[in-house]
Amino acid sequence: MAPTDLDTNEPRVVLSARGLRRDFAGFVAVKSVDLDVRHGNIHALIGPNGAGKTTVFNLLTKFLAPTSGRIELLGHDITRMAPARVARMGLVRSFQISAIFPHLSVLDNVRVALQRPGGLSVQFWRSLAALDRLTPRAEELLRSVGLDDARNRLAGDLSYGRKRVLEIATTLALDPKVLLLDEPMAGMGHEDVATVSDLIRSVAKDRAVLMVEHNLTVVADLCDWITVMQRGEVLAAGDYATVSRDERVKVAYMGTADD
Ligand SMILES: Nc1ncnc2c1ncn2[C@@H]1O[C@H](COP(=O)(O)OP(=O)(O)OP(=O)(O)O)[C@@H](O)[C@H]1O
Repeated sequence: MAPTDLDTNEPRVVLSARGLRRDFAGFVAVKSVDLDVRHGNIHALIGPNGAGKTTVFNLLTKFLAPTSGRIELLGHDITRMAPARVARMGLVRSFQISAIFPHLSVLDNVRVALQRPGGLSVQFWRSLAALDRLTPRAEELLRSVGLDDARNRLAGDLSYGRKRVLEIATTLALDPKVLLLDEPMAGMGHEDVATVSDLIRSVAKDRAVLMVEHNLTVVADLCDWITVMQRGEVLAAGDYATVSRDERVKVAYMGTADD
């Protein structure tokens, strides 16, 4: 009998893809991708530009339909499911900073997030006053991410790193089982990277995190498992020590020793 997760001490797989493929007008952007994301793990998707990372994210979150292959979330086949339903089931993608409303306070940004049904629409017709009952939960969330001191500031006035923290807090409002982060450290200085790394570490204790990240120092420091993509395919997978020793990965990133 084939081994199953029950036979191992590994944390359970919460998100998996098998044979994932996406064609764009004859061009194969993603091909035969297999991926297992485990509860409690921080999993990185890395690879050179154009490797297919964003396309995989779009396929997993159902923003793109796969040409073929299968995706399972918490044991359910979500391959043909609508994005809002997948979000309600616990697969939540953090968009870039633009997901924040700059003219609302930090607290109101989280309160608005808390009343989103599937994480994808905002019911502006509800007055902010009607959101009062969400204040205690919003304050608790802000405390957990270290933004409680900024609760009354306009979100647009926060530093770049703290905007990112707020943006992650708004996705945590949906209590995701799997959180997908698209380049969470993009454009950040050292201090902000440390803050956001600590936050990702703490949120991953209770869920899985899958992130696309170009900063390999961050990946080495933060991630339990790394999937390396190149030209639409998985080139290597494993912990950082394993993939960084892989000759194919070295060539993909740095060219051959003779280059
Ligand atoms: N909508 C589309 N139509 C046609 N080709 C596409 C489309 N989306 C992506 N591609 C192509 O698919 C390939 C993979 O792109 P993708 O954006 O997934 O790569 P990536 O690894 O995220 O790259 P980067 O690190 O530069 O963001 C690229 O060659 C890209 O040009």
